[in-house]
Amino acid sequence: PYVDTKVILENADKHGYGVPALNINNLEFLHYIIEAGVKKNSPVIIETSQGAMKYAGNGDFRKGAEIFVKMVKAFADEVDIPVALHLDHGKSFEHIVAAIKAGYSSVMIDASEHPFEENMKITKEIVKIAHAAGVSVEAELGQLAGIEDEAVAAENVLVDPDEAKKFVEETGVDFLAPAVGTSHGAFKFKGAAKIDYDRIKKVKEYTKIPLVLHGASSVVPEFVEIAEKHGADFGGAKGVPSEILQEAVKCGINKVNTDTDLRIAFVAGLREFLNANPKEFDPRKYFKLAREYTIKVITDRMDVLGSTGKA
Ligand SMILES: O=C(COP(=O)(O)O)NO
Ligand SMILES: [Ca+2]
Ligand code: NA
Ligand SMILES: [Zn+2]
Repeated sequence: PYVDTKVILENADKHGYGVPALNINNLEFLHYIIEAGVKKNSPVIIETSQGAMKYAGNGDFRKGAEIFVKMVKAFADEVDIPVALHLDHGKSFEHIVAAIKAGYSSVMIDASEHPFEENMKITKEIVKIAHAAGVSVEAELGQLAGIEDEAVAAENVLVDPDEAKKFVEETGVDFLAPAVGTSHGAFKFKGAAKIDYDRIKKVKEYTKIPLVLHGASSVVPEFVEIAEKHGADFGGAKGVPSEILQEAVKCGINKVNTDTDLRIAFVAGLREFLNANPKEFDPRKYFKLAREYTIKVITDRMDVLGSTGKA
């Protein structure tokens, strides 16, 4: 069934596990996520960026939002696992309202590049509107270096747990994404992978709400190698290892945003298959390995995060 993200995350918070929040831009990835969730009996949070809404609507983000809600509901109505649809990194008022109007389960207002007071003011306004429509809200404190759809943050600004306490009390936001050292994309760390567990623990203690880890892809070496064997060049790619994710969940993370891992698994399978089958042009055939690898990276993540068997 199609559910509110809050239902999924409050259960995860109560029982101390993480739920993968998986980004899509098209039907194939949605298909694979649903298959993985059914296979593992795991709840799934589907999420789309503002750019994905525009892509699905062929330039019209309002149309894209409507299309994504219909697509996700079509699958959600056919399976027994809870499925939610979330707007990831909502920055523009119009995109956030379009998602609410279309029927998204939840929206993120990412105003984290603004000063604290401004972030709080903007977030409060979105919470008022979204809650009036029965939609839950995620916000972000601190900054992740790297690309965030449209905005590029210069460097990591780690969350201040005292600010987080005030922020959640004042805004009434349902979930919080504290910046704790991760970043988006495939090149997350120059040296060893490391995130600030102490900050996660403090933010959890002070806010007592479900927490979100952004930039949480592991950049799985197995799939990076396959892709590179078949012509990709991902030199220097490095992500968040599973054991760090598991520690982060223990410290209070409940929603684990994953986009890059799906992209790498898919393109590894696609490259490998196309290289080996020059005569093939049936998409049900040439997406076979891409499908297999993408489902694998998701089902492995459900096992790592502990959402397996929790549907
Ligand atoms: O935070 C993410 C995804 O991060 P990754 O690039 O690590 O998949 N989406 O909001
Ligand atoms: Ca941000
Ligand atoms: Na998000
Ligand atoms: Zn993110």
